[in-house]
Amino acid sequence: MKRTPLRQSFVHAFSGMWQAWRHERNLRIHVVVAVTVCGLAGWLQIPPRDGAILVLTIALVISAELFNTSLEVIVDLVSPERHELAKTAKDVAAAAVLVLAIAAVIVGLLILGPPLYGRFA
Ligand SMILES: Nc1ncnc2c1ncn2[C@@H]1O[C@H](COP(=O)(O)OP(=O)(O)OP(=O)(O)O)[C@@H](O)[C@H]1O
Repeated sequence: MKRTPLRQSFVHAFSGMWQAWRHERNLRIHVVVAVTVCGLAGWLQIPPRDGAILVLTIALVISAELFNTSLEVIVDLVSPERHELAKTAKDVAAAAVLVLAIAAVIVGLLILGPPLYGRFA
């Protein structure tokens, strides 16, 4: 099997991110929310461990969105016409992102909620 040089692998990965960013509105929304959450976390000076949980949660949601995008592209490639299985594949992948997004909102509220309340109460 031919080996791709490490630097080239990074180029491919960043190219994938750029393509997903250009074509996926949901990914752009996730990134904007993630940047806002990170700014809020910095302003609230949350403990490093809470920050690590936030970073991990954000990474999970964005990774899921990237996998979802990849799956959509594969489905469109193998099934350009409408098909019940294509619908199931895309809907289930979208459900996976939704589960993580809901979990991320809960994590965000649990971590940022109390210090945010403390600032304004
Ligand atoms: N080939 C297909 N056959 C049947 N249904 C399809 C097909 N392609 C898409 N769909 C249906 O349309 C929905 C939206 O598909 P689309 O490819 O437009 O994804 P999208 O709008 O980019 O989704 P997301 O918001 O998750 O990124 C799918 O979840 C599925 O229900």
